[in-house]
Amino acid sequence: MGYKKWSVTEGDAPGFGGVEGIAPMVISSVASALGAVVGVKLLGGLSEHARDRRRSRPNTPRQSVGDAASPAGAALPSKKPQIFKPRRRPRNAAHWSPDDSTTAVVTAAGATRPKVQLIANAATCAKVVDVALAAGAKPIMGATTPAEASETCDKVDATLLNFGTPTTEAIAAAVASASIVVVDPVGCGLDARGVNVKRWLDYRMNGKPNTIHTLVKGNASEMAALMRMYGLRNEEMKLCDAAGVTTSDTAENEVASNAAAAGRSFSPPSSPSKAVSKREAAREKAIRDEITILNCLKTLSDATDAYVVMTGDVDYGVPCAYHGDGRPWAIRRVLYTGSHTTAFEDDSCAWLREWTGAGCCLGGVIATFVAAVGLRNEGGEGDPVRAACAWYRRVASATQDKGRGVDGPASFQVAFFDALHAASRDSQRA
Ligand SMILES: Nc1ncnc2c1ncn2[C@@H]1O[C@H](COP(=O)(O)OP(=O)(O)O)[C@@H](O)[C@H]1O
Ligand SMILES: Cc1ncsc1CCOP(=O)(O)O
Repeated sequence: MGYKKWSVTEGDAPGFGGVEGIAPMVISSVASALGAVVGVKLLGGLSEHARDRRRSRPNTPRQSVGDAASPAGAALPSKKPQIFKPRRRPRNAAHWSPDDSTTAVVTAAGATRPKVQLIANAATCAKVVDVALAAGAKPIMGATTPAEASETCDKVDATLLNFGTPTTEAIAAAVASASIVVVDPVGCGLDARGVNVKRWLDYRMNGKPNTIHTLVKGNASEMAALMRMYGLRNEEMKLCDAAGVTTSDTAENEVASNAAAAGRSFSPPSSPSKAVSKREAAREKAIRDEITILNCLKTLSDATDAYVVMTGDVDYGVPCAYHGDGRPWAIRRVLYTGSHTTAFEDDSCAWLREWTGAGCCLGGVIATFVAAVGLRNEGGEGDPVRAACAWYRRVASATQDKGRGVDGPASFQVAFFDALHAASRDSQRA
């Protein structure tokens, strides 16, 4: 890869300009000017899970899979990935403006109605197809056999490959030569499945022409598991520590989290100066953790030659140099303070953690947006992957805030699907 790791300085913090908020750029600069405090509980629940797993098996040797350069899986095709004609723009691609790349990508997806093959898992496939549809895709779920999956690859703009249920193994092999694949390595923490995922990624990477593009999207545990599979133990440990640390457990931060979860604002602290310095410390640490995480993901991106996205309380993206503008990003919480007021801007949505499939559905949106404008984005106008993550959480947050009869995970999903559909249609009309 032609680009280097980042140095750990705030000015260079790769995600720092990447705040996506309710009014992202404005909030970002206001927050910086007023002394922003980055959200303090990074990837809490997910990484807790990962840490619990590690604690429960402290002496278990970490197994690294052997060289899978020659795929042992009989199901993988013996041929090298075939060379696809590069497509600068998918058919009927709408022009997208550099001014608001998220809106522009959403608009492009609705206008082009890209065809997306969704190889989903049994637990969440119905939700994924509906969310992809709402995001603008013409989804195709027809891949019931490897032959069908392979044939469908040639007819679609992108394929989503979710490893969530073992029935996908033979089908996964059948799409190993597809031009754009968004991989969701659900369950790769299981050694058996992790070996399959790695073998698939290795096959895809080895000798691939530069018209083939892979994106790997997962939560913190899945990314850590993949690092283990690749023998990146150092990165795995660093990622777990950085993603799992609760930078502060102060009551105030608890209030902030709870208020965000309930969609309320919270009261200013009684002693602003003390609180500000605490926040400064939390902010510094959060930035250091963020850079650690991005560097770990960069190592994984180099190992897989894939665009790597880690989702959770904060979403992180590390493109290859030839994807989008090649810039890593993070979409995270922002707290900011000014004189004696404290405000809390947050695109997080606690309801996203309360039902199965929030991550799988995001995979459907990423695949749709990438299918619409291309992962390579040769024009360099914006990044469809980042746009997908930003849009998804922005709509989720708005659904929660507006309290459209949301009483629990089931009613949230109904309101959220409606809101995604409406947001996509709105951007068509704008
Ligand atoms: N703790 C959290 N707080 C707010 N939003 C979250 C949290 N965890 C995940 N999300 C959001 O939910 C979406 C799905 O991510 P994630 O939950 O990590 O996937 P998965 O379901 O695969 O574990 C992401 O867009 C992320 O923004
Ligand atoms: C629980 C489960 N088991 C196999 S696939 C699956 C769904 C995972 O969904 P998500 O990662 O989006 O929560």
